[in-house]
Amino acid sequence: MPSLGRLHLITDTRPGCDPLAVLRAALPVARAELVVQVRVADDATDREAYELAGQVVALCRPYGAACLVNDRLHVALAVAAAGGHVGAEDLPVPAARRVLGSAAVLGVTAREPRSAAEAVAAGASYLGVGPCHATATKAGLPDPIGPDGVRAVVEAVDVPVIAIGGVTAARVPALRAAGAYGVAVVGALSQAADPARATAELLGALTC
Ligand SMILES: Cc1ncc(COP(=O)(O)OP(=O)(O)O)c(N)n1
Ligand SMILES: Cc1ncsc1CCOP(=O)(O)O
Ligand SMILES: [Mg+2]
Repeated sequence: MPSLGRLHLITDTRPGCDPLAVLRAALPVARAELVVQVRVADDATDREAYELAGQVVALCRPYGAACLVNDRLHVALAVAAAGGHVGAEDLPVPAARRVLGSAAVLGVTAREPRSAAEAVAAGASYLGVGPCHATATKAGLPDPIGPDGVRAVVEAVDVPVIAIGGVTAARVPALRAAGAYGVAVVGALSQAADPARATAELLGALTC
């Protein structure tokens, strides 16, 4: 598996958002440090997910950025994405690994050390750990775990930990100090007045 990028941009497909415009701004700045996770609304059709993911794969290719698909692994396969991301309501990790194959990137959501270690044993390439901080982007999440919760997971596994939930550039140093390899963001880029500049700020915080 090629080395994983440290800045994960999750597409914001809520009404009024333009995920491809955000991606076009972020790609020339972050290049191969960018991982784009295509995440569509639950009520989006597979056709909509496929068309968005195909556009993302094409945009990422010249920059060496990776595209992953959230939840819908058949879409990941259909567009030849680098892999996918699953959580508790998606395919179990061993099944997801079987679907994607041994060479693909498989991200798995984890909140605490025990399930994190189980996910890695079952085939996770990296873990998405959070919510680290409060977020309005996704409803129904449990309480934030903070940098200490991230550290507990980092100490239990030997794969990259990607911190997610309310991540801003200002919060990156504490997450890195807790051992996070990288971060995943929705709002920090999709709600930014200047997504290229916000990308540079996140990247600077991740790589200093
Ligand atoms: C990097 C990363 N971490 C966690 C998640 C959350 O996945 P999941 O728990 O399956 O929730 P949904 O995103 O599917 O609503 C993620 N997508 N990416
Ligand atoms: C999908 C998801 N899972 C945990 S937090 C989250 C959303 C993160 O969005 P934001 O970066 O805007 O807080
Ligand atoms: Mg999911």
